[in-house]
Amino acid sequence: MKKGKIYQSLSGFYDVLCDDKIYRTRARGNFRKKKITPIVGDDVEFQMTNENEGYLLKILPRRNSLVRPPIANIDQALLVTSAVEPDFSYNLLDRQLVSLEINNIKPIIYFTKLDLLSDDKIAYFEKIQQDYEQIGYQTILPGNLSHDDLNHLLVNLLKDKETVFMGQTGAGKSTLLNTISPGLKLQTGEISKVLNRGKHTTRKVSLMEVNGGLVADTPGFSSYDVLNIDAQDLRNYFPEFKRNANECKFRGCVHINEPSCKIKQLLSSGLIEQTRYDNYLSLYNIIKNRKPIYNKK
Ligand SMILES: Nc1nc2c(ncn2[C@@H]2O[C@H](COP(=O)(O)OP(=O)(O)OP(=O)(O)O)[C@@H](O)[C@H]2O)c(=O)[nH]1
Ligand SMILES: [Zn+2]
Repeated sequence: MKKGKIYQSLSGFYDVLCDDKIYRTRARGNFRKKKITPIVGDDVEFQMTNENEGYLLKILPRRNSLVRPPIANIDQALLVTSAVEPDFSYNLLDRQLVSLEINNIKPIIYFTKLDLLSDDKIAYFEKIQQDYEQIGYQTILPGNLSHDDLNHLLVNLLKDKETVFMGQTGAGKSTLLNTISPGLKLQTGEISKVLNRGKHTTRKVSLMEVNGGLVADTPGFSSYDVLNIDAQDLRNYFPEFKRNANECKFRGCVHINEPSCKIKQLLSSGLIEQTRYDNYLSLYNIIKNRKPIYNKK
């Protein structure tokens, strides 16, 4: 029996890295019976039947996992967020942040394509950056850093971590990875060649070694992760709401219609951003109004 980590999954095969070697495995029927689907990032136990083929015995407990993109045991997510082409969306960013907060994965917001903007528009993004820093999120606006500082930052950021690169199609995930690690030669707009196993469709997620850590480039998403929480718990995934909620009059305050709500006071004095509050309300209503099937895990 060997232990390793799933690097990629492709047509029913799972490529597992163990002692610097890749082993091709399959999942046995007992996984299907138990409705367990192995995903990239899973730590597994496996056995080889011959040199070329083996099977998975067990998936070790996951620290966390995401559905879109399907990946497990992640330390942090780099949210590649473009200013234009595709246009910046507060709603999309907040939705991604909530999804990561629910899964207990640290987000880092990385802005791209500011080089395509005029100076007044750049100021607008500097304000966005400040707002999210204020909430407590790490943000990176590459144009404000020297080449060396940016490199240094990215090396330290990825080292010894498992990082997932997320963002809309065309936001610049592969371009950024190529900048960090030119040896990868990722085709922009197309998911990578990893471990020389040939071409994959952009539907695939796979892990690569970059700067002493593991990175997953992921396809741009076309639909959202279902937020698997109750509406009244959403407030806990907006950090600036959570840390002030003990000053609301009511303990269970969801910051909508309750009197003496600290969050609404902070909103009117401009200390909580209107866009954050609006996105909170819209997500709250989506969760509240969805079909009961999604209500509980
Ligand atoms: N001007 C400018 N162009 C960029 C920047 N980052 C990416 N691009 C361009 O944007 C396009 C899309 O970039 P990709 O790296 O393929 O985007 P992606 O996020 O990997 O897209 P998918 O793989 O489809 O999810 C390419 O033509 C890049 O050259 C940037 O910071 N500035
Ligand atoms: Zn409140």
